Amino acid sequence: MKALVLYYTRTGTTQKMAETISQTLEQEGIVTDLVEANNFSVDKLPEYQIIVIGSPTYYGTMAAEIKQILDESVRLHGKLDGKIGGAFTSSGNVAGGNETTIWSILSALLIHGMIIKGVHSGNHYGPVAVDSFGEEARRECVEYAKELARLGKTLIKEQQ
Ligand SMILES: Cc1cc2nc3c(=O)[nH]c(=O)nc-3n(C[C@H](O)[C@H](O)[C@H](O)COP(=O)(O)O)c2cc1C
Repeated sequence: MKALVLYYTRTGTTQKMAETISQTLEQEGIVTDLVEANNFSVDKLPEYQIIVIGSPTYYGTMAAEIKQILDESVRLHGKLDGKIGGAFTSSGNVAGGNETTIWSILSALLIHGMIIKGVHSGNHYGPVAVDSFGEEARRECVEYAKELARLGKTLIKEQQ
């Protein structure tokens, strides 16, 4: 089982989230590639069983660099079905559109037929860092990655 943590960042906060999620997945025994959006080729997506995507919140939605990858992923439509997906974001404001940003990413992953894990405590749709990468955001990223790893070990095993 292999995981991808794909992210875009301008000022580093989303990158810190991505690094924490990636490190935690590795600690959970899952080989993980951490890749910045500009260095990613969409054709690699089918290699991964867990795909986690992070973007800064830009006007209440994902950054164009992430949207471009998701739009290009149409040529893989049907090939990502049954994989595990997740999303995270960083925003300037508490209610600055971080939830809609995560939803915009998750919506694309759901349309691909992917399986999404919700979060019963904390931020329910995925980790959010407001303003900077603080202790709460770090904890959320760690817990989220552990949940995805747990789900991966259960579901992907059943699929094989
Ligand atoms: C073009 C642009 C649009 C933004 N739009 C929003 C927004 O709608 N809501 C918000 O809370 N923050 C907004 N921000 C702030 C970023 O989401 C925030 O600074 C984020 O932490 C940046 O992530 P990064 O450090 O990974 O680049 C915007 C920033 C930029 C540059």
